[in-house]
Amino acid sequence: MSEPVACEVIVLGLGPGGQMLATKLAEAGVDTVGVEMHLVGGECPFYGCTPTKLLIRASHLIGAVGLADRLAGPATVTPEWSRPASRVTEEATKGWTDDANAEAVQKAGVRLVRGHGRLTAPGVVEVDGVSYVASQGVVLNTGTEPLVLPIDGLSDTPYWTNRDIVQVTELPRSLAIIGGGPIGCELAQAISRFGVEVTIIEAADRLLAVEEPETSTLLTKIFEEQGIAVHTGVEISRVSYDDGFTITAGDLTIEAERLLVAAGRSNNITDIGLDAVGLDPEAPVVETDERMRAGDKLWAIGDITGKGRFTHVSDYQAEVALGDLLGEAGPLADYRAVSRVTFTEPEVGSVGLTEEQATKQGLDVRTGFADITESARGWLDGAGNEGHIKLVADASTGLLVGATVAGPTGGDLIALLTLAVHAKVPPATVRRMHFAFPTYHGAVMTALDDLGL
Ligand SMILES: Cc1cc2nc3c(=O)[nH]c(=O)nc-3n(C[C@H](O)[C@H](O)[C@H](O)COP(=O)(O)OP(=O)(O)OC[C@H]3O[C@@H](n4cnc5c(N)ncnc54)[C@H](O)[C@@H]3O)c2cc1C
Ligand SMILES: NC(=O)c1ccc[n+]([C@@H]2O[C@H](COP(=O)([O-])OP(=O)(O)OC[C@H]3O[C@@H](n4cnc5c(N)ncnc54)[C@H](O)[C@@H]3O)[C@@H](O)[C@H]2O)c1
Repeated sequence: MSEPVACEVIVLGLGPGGQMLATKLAEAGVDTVGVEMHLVGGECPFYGCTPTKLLIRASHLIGAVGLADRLAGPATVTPEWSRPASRVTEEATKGWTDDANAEAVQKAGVRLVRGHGRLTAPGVVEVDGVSYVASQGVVLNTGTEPLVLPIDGLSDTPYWTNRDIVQVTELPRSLAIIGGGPIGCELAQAISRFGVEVTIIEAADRLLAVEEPETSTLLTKIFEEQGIAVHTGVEISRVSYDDGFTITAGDLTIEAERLLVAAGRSNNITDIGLDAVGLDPEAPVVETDERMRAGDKLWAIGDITGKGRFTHVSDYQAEVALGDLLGEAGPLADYRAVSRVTFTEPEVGSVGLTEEQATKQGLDVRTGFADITESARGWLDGAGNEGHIKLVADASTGLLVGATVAGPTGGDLIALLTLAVHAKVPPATVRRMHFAFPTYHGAVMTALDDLGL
């Protein structure tokens, strides 16, 4: 065993939040060790947000040509997967190498250690037989892996996860997708627009099951109109592979050249030595307080905290932990107004609680609804205008607790309502602001009128 290495803070796992935190700590003069076993930057830039959004950008342009054809004049596009695929390889991931990120953290002063790290005591992480001892403590940011489903036969097949599909240079003729969550829905639409026959198989009774039911209904209708087959409420009994995939669920048999499993994530917390610091490695998440503290000399940020598996949550929590590690009074973590966007067309932006979640929390729920299609801008735009706004308020406080905007620019439009939830702006105050005409955000007025608070 080599001599222990002393430092002030260890960041274990350099996902988006860990990379940002380690960098800012080092820039603030804290002696920081960052431990990463794969790529500095984590899932988002290499296998998640960035590559998928590049593919989606190209697919949206294919969708726009269809709209132009209907509204402006004959327009055609010949989709070529090689174009977005090469942007992913060359521009976004540099062939799945992290030299730029590694150089940036080291330039900031972080001591980068490559390898699998494991807690061995409070403030101590072991990597390849070397102990790193942090006087202040360890921040966990170990993220997730694609969930491995225990479906009969599946593990014997060459199925894809998100990490494979973003590296594909040639598309199959047909693709089955297990999971109709954000990954399944975003990739289903993107890939279908490149001419692939896509089938989604979802266990829940609707797509995007954590969103409002009206949104799931709209998305399903539009997907089916676009030629994507959607099967919901399906319990898969077996998957087999023989020069193609066969997925069996009761009387339903689906055949496809390739299979993507996008059925959720599992947290990387079972093999990081949580038991050495008195925590349960089998717990579903690492529990944290409002300063991201998770135990003695221990902090945790990102997906493993269970507060929303999004890059912006990981980054937000990094700033909270940074404040605490630098001895500042705040900020303190507040999750009332976590926003999220699924980058399908219609784009689904939402914030805070859905009607069902608010009801389950025992709130005095009041909702407001507006059909974007019937708004001035929706009518003007015509084709491609489908969508809605749904507001959820707590009538006892008169404040918004959640909102959904599904439709054109839904992911940006939700910012207006995120601010209202975050800053507790009364709906009547929002209603009295100036709404430019004719914008999609003008439809927020109609939803507020319907809410009536
Ligand atoms: C296909 C896809 C699309 C997505 N799209 C979006 C999107 O559009 N917007 C959005 O906000 N979010 C999106 N996400 C979610 C987003 O990628 C994650 O929330 C984000 O990466 C934050 O994760 P994290 O900080 O917890 O760590 P991760 O990004 O998971 O990184 C954790 C890091 O820790 C390392 N590590 C793990 N264990 C150890 C160990 N023991 N020792 C050393 N290193 C270790 C890993 O190698 C990894 O680099 C998407 C995810 C996927 C899969
Ligand atoms: N735009 C974004 O912000 C974005 C995009 C993609 C992913 N993400 C993040 O990545 C995470 C993972 O995404 P995801 O879509 O894999 O996970 P998810 O957990 O959100 O959705 C997975 C879906 O798979 C279904 N499923 C699970 N087991 C199944 C089975 N045996 N058969 C059929 N369906 C099954 C679930 O019912 C669920 O609807 C999400 O939590 C999300 O926060 C975010």
